[in-house]
Amino acid sequence: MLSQWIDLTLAERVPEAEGRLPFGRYRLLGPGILELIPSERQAQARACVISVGVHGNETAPIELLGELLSRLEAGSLRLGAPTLLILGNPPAIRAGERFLDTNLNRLFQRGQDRHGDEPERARTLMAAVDAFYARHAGSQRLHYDLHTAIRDSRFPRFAVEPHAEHHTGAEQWRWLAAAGLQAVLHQHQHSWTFSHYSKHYHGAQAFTLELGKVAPFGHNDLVALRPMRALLEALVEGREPPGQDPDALAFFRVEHELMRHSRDFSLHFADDTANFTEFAPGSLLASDAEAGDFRVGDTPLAVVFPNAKVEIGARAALLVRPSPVPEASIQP
Ligand SMILES: O=C(O)CCC(=O)N[C@@H](CCC(=O)O)C(=O)O
Ligand SMILES: [Zn+2]
Repeated sequence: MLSQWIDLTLAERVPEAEGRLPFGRYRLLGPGILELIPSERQAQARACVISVGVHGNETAPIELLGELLSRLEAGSLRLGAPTLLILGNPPAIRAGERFLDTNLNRLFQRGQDRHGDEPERARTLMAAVDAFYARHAGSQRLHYDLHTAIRDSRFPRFAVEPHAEHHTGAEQWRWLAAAGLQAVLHQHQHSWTFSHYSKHYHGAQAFTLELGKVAPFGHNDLVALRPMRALLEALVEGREPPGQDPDALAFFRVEHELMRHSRDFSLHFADDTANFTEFAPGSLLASDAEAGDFRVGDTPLAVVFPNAKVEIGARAALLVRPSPVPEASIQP
C-alpha cells in the first residue's frame, strides 16, 4: 500500500491504517499523515519530517516522495530512521491550486484560532509534528518542507532558512550543496511557515526547500532532483548523507519584507521577473495606497517570491542581499 498512499489519499480513499515494510512498518495517523517506523533504528538516525504539497500546485516534491515510497516498499531502501511523511493540503492538490481559501503556509503558529479548512489543517499538522517529536524525544530533529517556486529563478533550487533562536548545523550546508541546491536565503524574522514551526518550537534543523518551478503532475524534471532524492534516501535510511563544500552555495539574507497593505497595490516590474533578480539603488519596486512607494535604498536589492496578487496583509515579496557563508560552516 505504501507506494499507493499518495494516490489513495488524493482519490479520497482510505488506505489501510497499518502495514509491514521490508525493514519496518507504517502507521496512518490521519489523512495525508503517515509515520514510518524502522524495525532497526540506525545510530545516526534523526527523527525526520518530510512534507510536500503544502501548496497544492507544487507537484514535483509529491512525485519525488512517490519515488521514495516505491523504493522503500520494494526494499531497495532500508528504513532506518523514524520518519513522518505529510501531504500538506490534499484538497488543494486535488484542485491543482496553491490553496483553496487561504495560504496554509502562513498559519503554523500556536494559538492560531482562525476558522476554515486551511487553519484547521494547520492545527492538525502542528499536533502531528508535536506528537511525532515527543515520541522521539532525545533524537536530533529534522524537517524538510519541499516546495517549488511560481517563477523562474537565477538559482532554480534553493533553501529558505527560517529565522529562529537555534543555529543551523554546519552539516546542513554540506548536505544541501551535495543535494544540488544552489542558494540559501536566511529569513530575518519569524514567518509562521511549516518549516519555521519545527525550528522555532522544536529546535529542528528545518528548511523550506524550493526545488524548481511549479508544473502539473507528469511535467516535472525528476532527473534534476536525483541528488535531492539521494539526500532524502540517506535520511530515511538513517545514514550520513553525502556532503559537498558549502562554497557551492550562494548565501543571501532578507533585508525587507514587502507587504501588501491595500487593494490598490502594484509591483513595478514584470510579472515573470525571475527570483533573485537584482534592482539598482533608487529603483521603484512597489506602490501601495496605504504604505506609499517602496524604492531600493543605497545598496542593490534582489527580489524573491514577488506576487502582487497575495491577500491584503500578506507578504508580496522578499527583498534580499548577498551575505557571507555562515561562520559555523567554515571548516578549519
Ligand atoms: O514562488 C513563490 O512565489 C512562492 C513559492 C513558495 O511557496 N514559497 C514558500 C516559502 C516559504 C518560506 O518563506 O519559508 C511560501 O511562500 O510559502
Ligand atoms: Zn510553496
